[in-house]
Amino acid sequence: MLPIIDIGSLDPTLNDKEGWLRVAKEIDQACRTNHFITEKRFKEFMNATKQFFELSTEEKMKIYIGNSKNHKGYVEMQSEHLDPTKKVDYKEALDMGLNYKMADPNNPTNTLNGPNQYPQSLGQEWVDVIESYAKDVLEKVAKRLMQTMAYNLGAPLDYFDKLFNERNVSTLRIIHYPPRLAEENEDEIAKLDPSEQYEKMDTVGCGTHTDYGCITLLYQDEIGGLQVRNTDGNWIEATPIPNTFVVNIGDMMMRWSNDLYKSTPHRVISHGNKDRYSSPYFFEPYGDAIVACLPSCHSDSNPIKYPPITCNDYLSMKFDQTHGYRQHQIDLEKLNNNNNQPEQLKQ
Ligand SMILES: O=C(O)CCC(=O)C(=O)O
Ligand SMILES: [Fe+2]
Repeated sequence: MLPIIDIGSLDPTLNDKEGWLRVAKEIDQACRTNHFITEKRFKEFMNATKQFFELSTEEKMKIYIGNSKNHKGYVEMQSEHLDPTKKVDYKEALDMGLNYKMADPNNPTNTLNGPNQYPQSLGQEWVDVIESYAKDVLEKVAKRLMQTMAYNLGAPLDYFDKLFNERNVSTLRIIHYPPRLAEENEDEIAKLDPSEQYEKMDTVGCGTHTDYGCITLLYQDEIGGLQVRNTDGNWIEATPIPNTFVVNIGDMMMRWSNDLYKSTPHRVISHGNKDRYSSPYFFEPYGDAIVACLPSCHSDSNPIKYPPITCNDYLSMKFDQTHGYRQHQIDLEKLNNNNNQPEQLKQ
């Protein structure tokens, strides 16, 4: 089981330096939030999540992500593909941003900052539940965790706070995993332990991947199925614990810290006959923020491992690789460019 770090008891002032460093070092664990997010808020949020996925496909497709210029909206069943050695992920999702402040819509460095698409039929009350949860988790939990990491990395305490300004492109996602499809050798698979099951399956809920941003706070219902690879390289089950987030380190944090923090591989096996709901919240800075190795994280004997890249470029590259609708747009663009070429240059 993932050990729990109890950030509820963390002294908000820097008097408790040891406590801050302990949290910063153990951060890729489960994280109990105690009094930061109330049980009531978690319950309301999970009810709203289920309510959305109970809508008809027709209703959900009204807010299809492929209709958004900024990667916001409904990700239909079997349209994201995280592990190329498996079939497409057996899940559906809704991606939402914070809607704090819109960037210039014509600025190509900020293509991920834009209006959400909310399900009209669920009304403003639904939106209010989602937005209150989003704001609470960012302000109360994520920022505190990022401050401990900045402290641990020798950066100014507010280093990440500044990057997570009102134009940040963090994504709150809700996911539904229907019961898994039976595999050809289902009986044999059912006897294996979960980490061996993944290897033998063709279709999984969510393929092995690392998240792309700074950190992810992942909330899950009581069903289970999430596996996380620990720093020793072993896959362990992230057994659900009420009112607790699983914290995953993302690729940008790995780039900022020059591998001091390594992004956490994880994956999901769907349940045999139950629906599972979860909600990762990916914390990403504003679009044109440069993700570059922190000055305190490199030296002559520890050279910089990753070139600087903007948050927008990094995320767009990852979304292009994994989302069916973007692949489709890229193919269409190629086709159009090809059709506009002189006859002898056409491929
Ligand atoms: O559903 C989960 O527990 C994990 C989801 C996930 O890892 C993701 O969407 O990046
Ligand atoms: Fe993930």
